[in-house]
Amino acid sequence: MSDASFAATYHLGQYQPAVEAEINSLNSQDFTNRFWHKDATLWTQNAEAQQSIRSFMGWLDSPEVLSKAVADIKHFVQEVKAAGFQHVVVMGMGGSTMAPIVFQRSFRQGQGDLPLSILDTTDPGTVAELEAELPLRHTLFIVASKSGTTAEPLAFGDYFYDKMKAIKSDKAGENFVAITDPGSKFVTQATQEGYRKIFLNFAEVGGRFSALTYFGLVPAALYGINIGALLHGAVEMMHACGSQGPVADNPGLKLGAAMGVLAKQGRDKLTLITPENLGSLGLWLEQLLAESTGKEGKGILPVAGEPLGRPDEYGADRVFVYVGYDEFKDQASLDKLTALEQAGHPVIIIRLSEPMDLGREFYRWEIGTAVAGIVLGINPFDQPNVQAAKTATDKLMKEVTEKGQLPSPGQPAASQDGISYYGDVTGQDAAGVLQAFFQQAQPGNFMTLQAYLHETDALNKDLAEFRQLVQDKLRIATTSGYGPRFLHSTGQYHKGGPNNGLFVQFTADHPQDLPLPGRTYTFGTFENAQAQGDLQALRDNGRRALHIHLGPQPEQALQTVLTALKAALAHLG
Ligand SMILES: O=P(O)(O)OC[C@H]1O[C@H](O)[C@H](O)[C@@H](O)[C@@H]1O
Repeated sequence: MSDASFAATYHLGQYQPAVEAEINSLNSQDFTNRFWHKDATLWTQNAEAQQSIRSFMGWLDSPEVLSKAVADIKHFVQEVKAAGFQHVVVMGMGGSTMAPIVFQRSFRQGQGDLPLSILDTTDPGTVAELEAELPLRHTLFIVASKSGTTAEPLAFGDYFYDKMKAIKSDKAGENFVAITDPGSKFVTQATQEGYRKIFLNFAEVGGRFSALTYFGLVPAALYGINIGALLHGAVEMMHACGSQGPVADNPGLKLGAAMGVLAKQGRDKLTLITPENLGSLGLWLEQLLAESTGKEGKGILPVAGEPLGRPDEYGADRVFVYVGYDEFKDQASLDKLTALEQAGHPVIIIRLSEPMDLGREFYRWEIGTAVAGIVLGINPFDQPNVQAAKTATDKLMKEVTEKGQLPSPGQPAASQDGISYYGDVTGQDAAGVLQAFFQQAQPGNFMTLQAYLHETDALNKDLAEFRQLVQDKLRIATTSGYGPRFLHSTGQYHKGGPNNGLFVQFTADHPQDLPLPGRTYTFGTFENAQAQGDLQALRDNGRRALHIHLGPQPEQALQTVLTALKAALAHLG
């Protein structure tokens, strides 16, 4: 199947008839018309769920609605530059920061435009590093939270507002902007604190579908991206998907039907391959797909950042999706994909001409995800299991307030070289515990690394090696994410998707902790509580989880863990 006008080709082999049958079946049920009329019976027959689905479909029109706001956003950018700002920091979690991350990493910053940083972690080392790099007085802080109740962005906002007060006293608010839903509690706080501007988004858009609303567009415009052109591509994709009436070929329907049918047939690990300059798209797609589909024991697991291998390195649980640029041939990857296709793995290829096409692609994937939800029979717009980790964390934070510290994680299964291993498995030493943990892997399983650490190149390299070692030996899919970012993204799938995962959580000491204004705890304690809360939620959901506390020097300690892992895997048959 090819999709010439929208640069996608589908090589589905034996799965093609089933995907075509699904598309025909949906079309015979008047899919396009019903979809654009927000007919929630496409997803569920439950009246309450239908109501909720309808109230989250505002994103369908967002490219057209926001096209009308482009002039205002551009005017705001001019005002900010004229006021002498030199740097922009977007602070938020999940859907409120994923699109800005992709924009910042995929577009080159234009001359005269403002550098953009994103803060989406409570890790005190990362916060301190960012703070040290900023020209504080000339930095514009955007607190982005749809609900206005998410703990992290509120903490980031309070932390930097406090710093700004020390510099500009009652003029601190000049350096702050809010993006939030109308009526959120945060509107009151931002107003009281004299924020320079409050962008009220429209409420019928879930976080992960908000890339083409103020959440993505305001940071993009400040960074110098032509948001009019970005939205134009998205509007073209809207039309191609039938927003103005029947279409012969609907690119979003095709993608969604393929993802849904393949997942139902066991190909539920969507392995995303990108050239390096598009790698961050994986972060955005992870949230969109995992949080939308990973529930009720079902779901599509996005696998980003795995190097592409030979056909015999994979089980029959993969679909490979290549997203790359026309001009950059990337022949090595394409050759490998041809080999994978010849070996019977489904392969989808999507090509962009330039980063501006991301507007079009965000929209295609949003429609595709909503359609995959229909095929899988789930509500793609809720995230029922994210709350579990938040509730557990809140309970732990209450304990911190009352007792001054977090509860002890209990007795480690092994302690070696200053590193502690906590889990339900036993072993004589670190390698023994790791061996017992990975012995549990079955075909079709996946492993996820959850790193509550200060991201560095060295850690990224070692986490990648950890994944490679496990994939090579066990032939299972591997993913990796930094906490607490992933809690607002893949965290839903981890607890709500199929119980196929092996979770390895990393934490470390916080030699450089930072106090939080108005709270009895520090950033470091908050991060620890989030790790402990999620571990609790994983275990409550019967997930297999191993917690490794790396101590004061995580980079060195992870090297030691890798040595133990090699020994452990060598003992596995
Ligand atoms: O934008 P906010 O309301 O602060 O929400 C940020 C994130 O929080 C939650 O964890 C949701 O699971 C995400 O979908 C959302 O993007």
